Amino acid sequence: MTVRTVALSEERALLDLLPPTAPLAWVRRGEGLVAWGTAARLELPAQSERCGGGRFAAAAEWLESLLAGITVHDEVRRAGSGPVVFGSFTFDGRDAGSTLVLPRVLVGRRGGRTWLTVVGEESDPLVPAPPPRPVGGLRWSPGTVREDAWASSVARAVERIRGTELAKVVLARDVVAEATRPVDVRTLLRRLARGYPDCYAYSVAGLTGATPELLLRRTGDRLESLVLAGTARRGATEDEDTALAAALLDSAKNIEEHVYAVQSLRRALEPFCAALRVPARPELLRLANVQHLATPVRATLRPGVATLRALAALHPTAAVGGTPTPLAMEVIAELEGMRRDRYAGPVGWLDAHGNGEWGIALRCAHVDGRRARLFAGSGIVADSDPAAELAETTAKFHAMRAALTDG
Ligand SMILES: C=C(O[C@@H]1C=C(C(=O)O)C=C[C@H]1O)C(=O)O
Repeated sequence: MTVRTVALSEERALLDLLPPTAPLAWVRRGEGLVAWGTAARLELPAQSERCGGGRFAAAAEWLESLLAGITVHDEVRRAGSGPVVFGSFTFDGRDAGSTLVLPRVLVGRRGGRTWLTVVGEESDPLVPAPPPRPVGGLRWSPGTVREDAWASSVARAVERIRGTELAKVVLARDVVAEATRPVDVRTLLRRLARGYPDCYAYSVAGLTGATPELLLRRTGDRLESLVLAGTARRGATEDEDTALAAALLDSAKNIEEHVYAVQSLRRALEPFCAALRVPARPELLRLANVQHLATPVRATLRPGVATLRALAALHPTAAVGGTPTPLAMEVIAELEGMRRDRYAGPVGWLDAHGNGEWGIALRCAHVDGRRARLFAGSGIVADSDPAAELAETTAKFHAMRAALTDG
């Protein structure tokens, strides 16, 4: 197999280049990668363990043998040029469906430079795509767990936190939308990119969303991550918004949730890193629907550490699992009452040199034909109130709900 990357003079927005079928995307503020077609694909079966590196190690093995059979001609030589795979891993290793895709055609843009990567021979890789279709009529139905039952699970989680060494657990729920015709993922991506410019708009094998949470960006030996945990809604007026932000930055409950997430990331990264910089205090990240406590982390990776190995060590952070992780994973399996599949798992891309960007798959839906299954969760600690946590998940659903709504 031959992979060629060339510089491209192309002015159109990346998302406007995507064809309707199985688009792949990782885009923020007009930069990133879009891709389509399948040159190679891996879909993993269920593994035996909940946590642990099984699916990441299996993916690394597949990727290594794939890359060994590829001849690369790369004129661009930067992160994201040459062969690139998109990936999306299940939250729980015992769920099947972790997927890696080597697309046939990819367009990347960074720092104003654009490039085209093609696998094999494509006579006309950039054929004009038909415009994205509106979603049309939708029928909403409750998800796997009804709202009142979910709130009761939150109450049980709070009891568990008060009675055991469990300190934090993230519980999630789903809702389902059914359209009258297949949903055009490109429509969702455009709306998400417009409404959530600080987030990464992504789609991999139908899992589509806009995540604010960067699990890991690797460029050479430099690592970056943005830890989020602790959430408030946006205010209806500027005064209310400022008051909610001030209360969030001052909230012992939210800071506790946040500290667990930062600690879990730090613990996971430390063995792989030469220099880890973590600010002492979180900052505020404001999105259209919610505001979060955010901690940007930087580190230098030790030589020889594979990106998928670092990802395996990082996932699940306490932003989507809990503290301590193994106990939180048990409580999620016991109380949540649904399968997360790829929601809250790592989603992103990786090149042949180990450069890549991986987010946590949040604010998303799994789009499969006419059906979209939306997910949202929230971190539960000792002081959590079930009604407030339910409202928080409703606010988080808003990103995908709005993306699915025409007009
Ligand atoms: C679990 C989600 O979000 C995570 C949980 C947060 C919280 O509990 O405050 C905040 C950001 C994310 O780390 C989600 O969006 O589904």
